[in-house]
Amino acid sequence: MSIRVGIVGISGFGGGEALRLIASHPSFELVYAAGESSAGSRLVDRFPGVPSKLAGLEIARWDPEALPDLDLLFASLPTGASAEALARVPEGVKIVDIGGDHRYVDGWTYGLADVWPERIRGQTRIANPGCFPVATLTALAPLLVGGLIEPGNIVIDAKTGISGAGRGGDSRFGYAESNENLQPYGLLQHVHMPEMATTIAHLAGGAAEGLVFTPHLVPMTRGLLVTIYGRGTASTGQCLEAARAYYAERPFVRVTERPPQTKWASGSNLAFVSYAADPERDLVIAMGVVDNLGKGAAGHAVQNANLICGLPETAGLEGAPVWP
Ligand SMILES: NC(=O)C1=CN([C@@H]2O[C@H](COP(=O)(O)OP(=O)(O)OC[C@H]3O[C@@H](n4cnc5c(N)ncnc54)[C@H](OP(=O)(O)O)[C@@H]3O)[C@@H](O)[C@H]2O)C=CC1
Ligand SMILES: CC(=O)N[C@@H](CCC(=O)OP(=O)(O)O)C(=O)O
Repeated sequence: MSIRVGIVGISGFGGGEALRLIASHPSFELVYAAGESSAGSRLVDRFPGVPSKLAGLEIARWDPEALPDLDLLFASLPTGASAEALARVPEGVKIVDIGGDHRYVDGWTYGLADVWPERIRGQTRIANPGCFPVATLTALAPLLVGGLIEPGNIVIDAKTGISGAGRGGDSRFGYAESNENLQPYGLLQHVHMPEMATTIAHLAGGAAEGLVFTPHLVPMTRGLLVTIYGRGTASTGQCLEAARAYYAERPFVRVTERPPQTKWASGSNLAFVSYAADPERDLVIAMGVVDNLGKGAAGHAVQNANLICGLPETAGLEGAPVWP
């Protein structure tokens, strides 16, 4: 039996990637698409390559009180634009919110699916983690849980593709200003810091004091790499071994000896993690790679949806990454 699915924010990068994944999902049937300025157009007008069974579906003006019969709703709205409206969605409709309005909010489960799938199964309101937090926390979790890195004074240096900013935004995300250019942004106050600090403290059992996080825009469409520096006396081998054991049963996390590259994850729901450590310098380096639109957004959202719908976690997510 198919699960009736809707996507609000379907014309955006996150919503469009959710559409791509849902179109070939074995159990999901897309019956509702919504937005604001795109309302009234058909999916084929926005996505000329959409499978023909979905081509004629018309994008509705987003109205949580005018939903068709739905089992599951993916919300991919700008952060700040979803909380009020999603509170009006009927309780019987499960929601995965890809945006940032419900992370560590009462009544919502923080959907860090590769780390705590058991907390997600059986829930009906899931807040997808931000793209930088998911790469960071997936790399750090085995070390934090195993006491191989201190939760304090962690420094995260991150690089993201331009699609991380969505389709809108100011000119620094346009071709002329982003091509052949590197830009740090969000220094000391990026919105992802609270969810990273909360989760680090939770996993380690100690506060993430002194957390530093600096993202950089790099001239590529998709992909996100975090390089994380922390204190600890474990060796590289011990870090790798801890991660292999931690993720042994998890389908989407790949532990590699080579430093991971963004292309490895492109178009997939995979996360790659690796480590380098120098016990004599009390230094541990953790690295994490995801596709910001895959594990960083829509792929992770589908994984969370599979968990709350009681489906195999990998349903619709088994395609190999795009290479090159
Ligand atoms: N891009 C990424 O890599 C990631 C994004 N996210 C988060 O996902 C969310 C979506 O991001 P992204 O897809 O990149 O953003 P985009 O700017 O690409 O898309 C935003 C979407 O929201 C819709 N929208 C905006 N305002 C309204 C409204 N009032 N009512 C209905 N629809 C509205 C737009 O519809 P229309 O065109 O019809 O106006 C559009 O479809 C954000 O919260 C973002 O932070 C999270 C992780 C990664
Ligand atoms: C390049 C760029 O701007 N990236 C976004 C990350 C997108 C994301 O994960 O957003 P939410 O937390 O709002 O869901 C940023 O730094 O805010």
